[in-house]
Amino acid sequence: MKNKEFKRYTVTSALPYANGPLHIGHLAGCYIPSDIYVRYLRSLGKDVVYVSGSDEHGVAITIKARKEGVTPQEVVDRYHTMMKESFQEFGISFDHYSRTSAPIHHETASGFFKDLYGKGEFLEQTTEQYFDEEAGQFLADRYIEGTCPKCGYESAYGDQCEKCGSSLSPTELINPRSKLSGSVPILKETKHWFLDLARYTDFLKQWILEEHQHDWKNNVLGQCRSWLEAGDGLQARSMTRDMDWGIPVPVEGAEGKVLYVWFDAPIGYISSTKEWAAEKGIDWEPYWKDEDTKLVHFIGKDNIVFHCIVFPAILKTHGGYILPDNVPANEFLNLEGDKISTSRNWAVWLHEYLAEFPGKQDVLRYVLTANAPETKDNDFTWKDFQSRNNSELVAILGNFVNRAVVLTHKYFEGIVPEAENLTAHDREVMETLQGFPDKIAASIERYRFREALSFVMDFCRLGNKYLADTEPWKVIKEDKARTGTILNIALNIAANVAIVAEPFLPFTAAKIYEMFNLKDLNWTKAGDTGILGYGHIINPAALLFEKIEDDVVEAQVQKLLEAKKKNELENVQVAPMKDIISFDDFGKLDMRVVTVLHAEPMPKSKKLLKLTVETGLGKKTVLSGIAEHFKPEDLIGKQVTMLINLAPRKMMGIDSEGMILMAEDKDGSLRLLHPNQATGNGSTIS
Ligand SMILES: Nc1ncnc2c1ncn2[C@@H]1O[C@H](COP(=O)(O)OP(=O)(O)OP(=O)(O)O)[C@@H](O)[C@H]1O
Ligand SMILES: [Zn+2]
Repeated sequence: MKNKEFKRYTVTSALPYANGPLHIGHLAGCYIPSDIYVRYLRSLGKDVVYVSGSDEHGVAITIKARKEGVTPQEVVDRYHTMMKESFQEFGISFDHYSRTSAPIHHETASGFFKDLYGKGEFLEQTTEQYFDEEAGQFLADRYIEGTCPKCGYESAYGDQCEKCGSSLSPTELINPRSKLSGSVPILKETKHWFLDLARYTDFLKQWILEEHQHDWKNNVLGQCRSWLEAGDGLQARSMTRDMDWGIPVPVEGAEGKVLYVWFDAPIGYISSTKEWAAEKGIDWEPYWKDEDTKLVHFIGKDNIVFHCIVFPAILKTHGGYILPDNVPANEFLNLEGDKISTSRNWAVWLHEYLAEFPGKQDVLRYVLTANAPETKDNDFTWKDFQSRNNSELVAILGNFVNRAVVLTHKYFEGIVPEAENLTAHDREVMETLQGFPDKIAASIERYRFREALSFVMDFCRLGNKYLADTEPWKVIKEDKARTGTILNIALNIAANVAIVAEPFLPFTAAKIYEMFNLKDLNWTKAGDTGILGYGHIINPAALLFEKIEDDVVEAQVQKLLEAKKKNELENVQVAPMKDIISFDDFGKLDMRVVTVLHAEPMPKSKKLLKLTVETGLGKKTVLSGIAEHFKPEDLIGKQVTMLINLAPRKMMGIDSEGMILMAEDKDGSLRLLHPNQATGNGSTIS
């Protein structure tokens, strides 16, 4: 790919969907990588705008609102506010964070639709869509559920199977059912406007598979290739939906229809830029229309088709807009071996992390970058989080900076000593130092943030090794000047580390600058071995990272296990009703209130307790399989309920003369049934 010089940068990060809070998958997928990239660009002094916003339309939001019994507006207001605040606290440095309910967005997205409509770009088609007769509504996308025709997953959505990732059309689903009423939908005719993607195949193939074959990531090219080279070609996609939540379709005869959420969402990047520019009083257009602008979209892999195929086709047809120079999509992050899921509450939530790990934004930023799913799906585990904090951030980065600062205070009262009479070793280390920033920059520019971060850590290792090799704590005993030289070099390595670490660990970099009394350092200074000159005063060492103990991560794992258990419970079905019986059948059961007189474990049995009960008609012996649930002493003296006319059954040589009645919970736990007041033994139950 041509190494073109760009005048300015427009960087976008996927619009998070406003139906739930942010989780670590979102962060690792696109928000951290984009933030690293823009922080690096700004540090180089580039003209960059970094935009995103909440995606507030679509079926998943109306479904959520319906489930909670609130309006869709309440749902999006709640999550928009929450996401915006979490991003800010986490240091995701958007220049502007908007929302797709903003008037400017409605206007912009409508404008795009009208423009394409005017050009005759849409295929107007009347097709049969599923309609829920009970709810009186067409069932767009996720309003319909059924069995995936590709993998057999039973809860696939009308537009996509979450299990195998196939994109589907509702009519492909086997056994479709409505999410609104659970009923089987009928097919009914409705008119929609389709983007005929096949028309763009040649242009897309040329642009992506030829022009960008060397600079786009393999996972992105691979997905594009599978779309573009599919046997039946690119299918026309409907850009409208039968719904009342969203941007009304701005053409006659489209009442009751809105724009498809994936038509309007990417246009949200443009609307967000417009809002930003208006606030600053500058022109937004160069950021989207000038060939000298580099446009980069950061997303997760499920958004590739919309950013590489659909949105470029829309921009191209509209005309006058630039296309993305790159779409460095990440694969997916999993959590402790399972797919992250908002609906199953299987996630580490950003707002909870921020509350539970105050001041530790950089630890999560570090772990999610070091383990980013850049080329394949990856797994987040709390164990790995702990060990990367303790053995990398604390032991390597924190330890190095701390030693340089503490020793400078100990031997030189916090005044940067002079570097003089450099040895060959010193020069070698300085040369290595000078080479680091470019190496890190080259990785960042190729969107290899993991690799870039590993070089930052190598840089810290260089500092640690330099101190270990030169041993200033020993040299001080005979040569103060030499000790000064060593510390000067170490401090300058640390200052450089702060510059190159800033895009990744902005909170830590700020602490180091503060310790060093440095302001406005940026990448153009990186590689300079004299940032901290002789006589400069530094502040006392501040804590950069602290050890994370076992109990802290164990508590997090426990929290996840509880979420899993709760899910399992929710998924367990209540036993279905048995066949209808007659009153006579019921009348045959003789159930009574009885008192437990005596209870003891049965020898050689884990499950059985031997109970003696007073039935009002005399004593009976019952063997009950409840030893794992109750201790004998919990039962003695209690009134319980019993079926007394069950045919006796011999177990382990003893006749059991009835059955104690129990309620069995979904998780298999047992509860005794007691009368709500003391009752005479032998009282009948009917
Ligand atoms: N587990 C994940 N790993 C990597 N990227 C992810 C993950 N989950 C979501 N993303 C990305 O985050 C961005 C915003 O996601 P979006 O709000 O659309 O969430 P989503 O896919 O609906 O997630 P969820 O269903 O978990 O709420 C998208 O680009 C998406 O690809
Ligand atoms: Zn499937």
